[in-house]
Amino acid sequence: MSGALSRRAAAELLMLTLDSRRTLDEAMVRSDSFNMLEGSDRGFARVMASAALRELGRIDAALAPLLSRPLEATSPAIRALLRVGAVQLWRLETHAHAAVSETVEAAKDWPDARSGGGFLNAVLRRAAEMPCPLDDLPATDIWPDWLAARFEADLGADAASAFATHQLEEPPIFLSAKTSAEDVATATGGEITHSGSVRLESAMIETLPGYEDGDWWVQDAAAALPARLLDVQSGETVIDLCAAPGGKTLQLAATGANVTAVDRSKPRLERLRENLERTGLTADIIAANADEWRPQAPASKLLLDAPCSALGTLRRHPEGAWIKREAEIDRFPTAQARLLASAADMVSPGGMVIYCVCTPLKAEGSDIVAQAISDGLYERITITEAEIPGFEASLTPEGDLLTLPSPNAGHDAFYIARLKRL
Ligand SMILES: C[S@@+](CC[C@H](N)C(=O)[O-])C[C@H]1O[C@@H](n2cnc3c(N)ncnc32)[C@H](O)[C@@H]1O
Repeated sequence: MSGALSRRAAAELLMLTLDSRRTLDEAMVRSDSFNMLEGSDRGFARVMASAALRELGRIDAALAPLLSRPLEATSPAIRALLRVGAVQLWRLETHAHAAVSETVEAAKDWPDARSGGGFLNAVLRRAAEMPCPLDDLPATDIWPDWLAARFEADLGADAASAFATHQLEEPPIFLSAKTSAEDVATATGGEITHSGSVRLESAMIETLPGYEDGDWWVQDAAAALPARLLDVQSGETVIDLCAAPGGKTLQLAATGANVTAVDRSKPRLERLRENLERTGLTADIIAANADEWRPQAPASKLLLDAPCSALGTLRRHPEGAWIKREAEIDRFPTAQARLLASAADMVSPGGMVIYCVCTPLKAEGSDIVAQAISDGLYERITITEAEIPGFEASLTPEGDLLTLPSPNAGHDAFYIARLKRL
């Protein structure tokens, strides 16, 4: 019986993400079926949902020829159960009999799905008889067509395909150390990367040594680069603009600098406050719209981690490819350009600004910086190979960074530029 319940929970997680456009983390909090489960059933439900989201476009494309009507024309519950069944059969190596029978059983006990049980059974039986079709489809098919086209246009076909291939792997965990990466690596059993982060292949974060004491925080290896490139010294005044939940604030505060962390989201600032408390670090926290807020005196350094489509983090949050709409993504550049212009009002002439976004789309990265430079606000301070051990291949011809993941480097895709206020 618990087998059917875990399939139903996985299907409910898919409905909450894909139909209600919530993140998988939010879905796990909200799903009643999922929250009734414990132990391995709960773990398996999460694995099914996240594996289906990781490869959704390919699963849907492979299901299409088996269906008598388009997948979108099926009811949400049946659609979700088809995906849950297919990912078990084609990716998770679940025993075929269990994958089909437990998924069909889930439909029988679920009023929203009951009437489609016969259809589900027929499709999954056919899916069980065929070899896994997923790897025969292009890697970029994992995304909606419009998104694959955007990545191909901006990155080129080969890099877009490599980016998709990396999304298929579970990401590692990276930690940033408050003081000593060596000590954190020893305590957690992690490995120090060339760029100074501590890498673990998997872990229960809150049970790792040093969590309670605030010796480290979770931060992607590429996300740790912008604060390092600002090269802040103890006692220096620095503004962290768009700071919450504070990964970069912690890095800046750990140098001994006087950090002002600005964000307009009070709930996210609350998380920043908790992160500072856990690590014993300090910063001035300001809840304000950065388009309007200005410091009493200009700072010499500023980090702007602008709001963005976050498409560089799809490996960690694959559902992002499906819950974001193209029109929403197209609204970011206007806000990003405004924030980079506002940043120019907050630093003194000659001051340094880091602009970064966790997306590889040019419209949110290099285009924003190119415009601000041509508007006469900034000039570029090129980043050098010596400053970015492990990320040398990410240097762009202009001297910015675009950290596309490469084999065995499980980091996010960030765009980072370093600028001088004119
Ligand atoms: C990419 S996140 C920042 C992540 C953060 N720097 C870190 O390292 O943890 C972008 C942030 O920008 C904030 N934001 C968006 N528009 C803003 C604005 N006009 N003024 C201030 N904050 C803004 C959002 O609330 C969000 O917390």
